[in-house]
Amino acid sequence: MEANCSNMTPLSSDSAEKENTVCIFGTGDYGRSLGFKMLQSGFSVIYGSRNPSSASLLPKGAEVLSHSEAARKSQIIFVAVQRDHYSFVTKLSKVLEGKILVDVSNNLKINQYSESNAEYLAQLVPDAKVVKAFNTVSAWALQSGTLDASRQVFVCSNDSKAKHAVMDIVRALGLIPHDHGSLAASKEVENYPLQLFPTWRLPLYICAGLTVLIFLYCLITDIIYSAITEEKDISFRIAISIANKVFPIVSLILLALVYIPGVFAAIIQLYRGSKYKRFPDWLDQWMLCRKQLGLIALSYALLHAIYTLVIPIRYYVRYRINSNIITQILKNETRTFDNTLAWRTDAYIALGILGFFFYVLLGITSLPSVSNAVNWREFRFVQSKLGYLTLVLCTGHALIFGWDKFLSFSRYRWYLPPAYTLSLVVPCTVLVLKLILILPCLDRRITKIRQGWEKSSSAGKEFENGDVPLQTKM
Ligand SMILES: NC(=O)C1=CN([C@@H]2O[C@H](COP(=O)(O)OP(=O)(O)OC[C@H]3O[C@@H](n4cnc5c(N)ncnc54)[C@H](OP(=O)(O)O)[C@@H]3O)[C@@H](O)[C@H]2O)C=CC1
Ligand SMILES: [Cu+2]
Repeated sequence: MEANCSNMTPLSSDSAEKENTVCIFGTGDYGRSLGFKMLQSGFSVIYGSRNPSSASLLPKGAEVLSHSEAARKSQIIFVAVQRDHYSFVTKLSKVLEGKILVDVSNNLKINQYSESNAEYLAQLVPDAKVVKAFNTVSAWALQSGTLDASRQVFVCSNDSKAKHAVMDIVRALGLIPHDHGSLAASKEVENYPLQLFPTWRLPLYICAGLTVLIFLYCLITDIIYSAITEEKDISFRIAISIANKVFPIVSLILLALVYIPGVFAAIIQLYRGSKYKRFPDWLDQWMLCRKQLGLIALSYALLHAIYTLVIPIRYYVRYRINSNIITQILKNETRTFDNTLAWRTDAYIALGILGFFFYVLLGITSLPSVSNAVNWREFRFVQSKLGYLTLVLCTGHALIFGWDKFLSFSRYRWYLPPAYTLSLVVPCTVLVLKLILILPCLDRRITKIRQGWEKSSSAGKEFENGDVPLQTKM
């Protein structure tokens, strides 16, 4: 069928109706949902079933016939049957000759079979034109119409006309087709819905690892230390005090981890004197998960803000304030106002608020709807310049919070430095390296390299842009 289905409306004439007819093999969950959506979009639907007389719960207006009768009535046939049952199509090979067979199937595991389901179907009926599509859209989404998260339909086939006919149907259903090339790509398309947050895996592992490590560190230096050396049980601090140490520390480290790969990339390019060479794989991987790292860092910063807001209503804090006042009354003394301390606490809170504000701004600008509304330069400005500003503000917040505590040896428990110092190592390293890299002499060189300039290592000759056609990765 070469009819353009993109502006499908229910047609009245017989021939047009035939062109507008699709066949669906299988009256299961998916077949029914797909048929329902097709009928809604103005197609005529004919089901092919093993038992046409006993098929039930089918959408109103659909016809049910045997497989071969149904296949005869349409040029496009959707196979909404599990792969294990595909063998029934071999008996229909005559009637399926030259027809478009759409494979919508999914598997239970990644790489479950040696060949993809669509390639298997193509082997069973070599004279049909097999197209892989729709496997990323669930039956529930088709039926309920809540297609926001899964509007994208990956389509691939060895027959270009067949592929475009299916892509037209995809559009007619209000979905977005993505051409994924030939049927060789069908394995990838079939694996896609089975992947669980693929780009989030590494950032989540890093975040979980850091959270556990910092939590254990705080547990040892606060609670276990007090229990053993002072015989004091302060385990209640786990719920809020320790949590409110872990979240900001991990958040700041993760934020710094977003900016390290850019610094490493600049150092590597400076060293090689070229941008036309691939970065090591680990650096590529790291660069690809910067957005996810940043969003996790933001969520931890948000938790830190919420935990900080509840401090005044904590029983422990109110008890401490009251007992301090009573002690002063009993001793008949008044503590003098410490101007430096007032400045320090206000400055640290102010930096925290500003840092959090820019953190949120960064998060918002990384949303596709917002980043699509700005051009590439604006996006780079926000993510890089404002990103570094956020890092500076948050590092300043932690530095002023800690002040000179790291100098006082009494705060080292079992020779372990106070927890806040852990949050500063990576951000300070990134900021120092960045400061070095923006020195005019280095900055000029990096800018030149990124514009295509190259230092030839062999003869010490310098090539201009375009002289050496190598792979570009950034
Ligand atoms: N459910 C979902 O959300 C999604 C499903 N898919 C894919 O759609 C396909 C169908 O899934 P679903 O509808 O959930 O599965 P079901 O098991 O609900 O239905 C499959 C249908 O296949 C037919 N069938 C069963 N056994 C045979 C057989 N031996 N020979 C011929 N036909 C048979 C039956 O229809 P009849 O009795 O009329 O012959 C049955 O209703 C699968 O490949 C699945 O991976 C893809 C994306 C999402
Ligand atoms: Cu803070």
